[in-house]
Amino acid sequence: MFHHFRRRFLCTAAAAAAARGAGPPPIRVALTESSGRGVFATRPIAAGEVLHSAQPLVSHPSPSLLHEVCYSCLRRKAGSDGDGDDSSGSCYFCSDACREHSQGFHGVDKKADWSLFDDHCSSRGLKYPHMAKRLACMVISGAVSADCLHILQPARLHQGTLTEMEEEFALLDSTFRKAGEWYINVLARIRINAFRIELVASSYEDLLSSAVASVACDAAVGNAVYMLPSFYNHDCDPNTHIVWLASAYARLKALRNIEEGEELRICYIDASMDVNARQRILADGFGFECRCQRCLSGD
Ligand SMILES: C[S@@+](CC[C@H](N)C(=O)[O-])C[C@H]1O[C@@H](n2cnc3c(N)ncnc32)[C@H](O)[C@@H]1O
Repeated sequence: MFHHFRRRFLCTAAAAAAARGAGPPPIRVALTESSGRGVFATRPIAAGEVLHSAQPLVSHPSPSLLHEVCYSCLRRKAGSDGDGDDSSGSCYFCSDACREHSQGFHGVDKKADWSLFDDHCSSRGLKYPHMAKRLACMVISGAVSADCLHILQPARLHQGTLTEMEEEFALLDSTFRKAGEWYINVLARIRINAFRIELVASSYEDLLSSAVASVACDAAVGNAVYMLPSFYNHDCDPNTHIVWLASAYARLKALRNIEEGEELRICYIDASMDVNARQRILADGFGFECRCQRCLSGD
């Protein structure tokens, strides 16, 4: 009883401290017993508390939304706001800050003829190569170093996937005239760590259009890779989730009260599926056999 009261008090105090923006995020990255590195709570955390936020390392709008979603932060264009279109009409910027932030790599992007690469991706419905292409432009412009994703875990790749990636790299290579294994290494990291970004509707109109979008087309505004959020392992009954409000700026939130030392886990997939479907998607898409409590109990 006292323990319960003390935990509630600590959670409330911690939530108040977090709301004041006091102190570093209450998390640390450490080795788990069976899932590589993971994220752990360094103090009790209250349900609903925002643990930390994160800016993407690299992001890209969904190809069909290049004129609707900001090239840099993935914010959706407001109904009447058409001023941010790039002069060549190839993309949209929501603000001068986003345009300035992207100036260097957008310049590199614009100089190359991406038609073959883009056609290849659109005919196969590929999204992640666009992020590798964005990263290549960022590296060339000097915005990031070529090994900036190196610390993230790469996906286990099948021979078929490798062959597909080599095909894509040939197109990227012929565009940039640069050789190397860089593309495959980068894409392997993007595959395992990318988030599909669905913005939370912020108005009634947004709510209506997203309801339509979820039927008519992809509800995601784009994809992004982050540093710290990439260390969160998966759980089919997660205690943490990642949310986006109006842009790719992410917030990690506790879904329930969490004890100090507990591992923080998010759900990578639609958790409403049955155990066999979840196991299949996690094995095929992410290359691991989920050993979370829910899967182990067969639920
Ligand atoms: C986004 S990374 C998470 C961080 C990763 N553990 C690391 O060391 O960088 C995803 C990888 O973590 C491991 N992983 C995540 N959740 C898991 C789970 N529930 N069971 C087993 N392995 C898991 C898998 O190797 C998966 O490919």
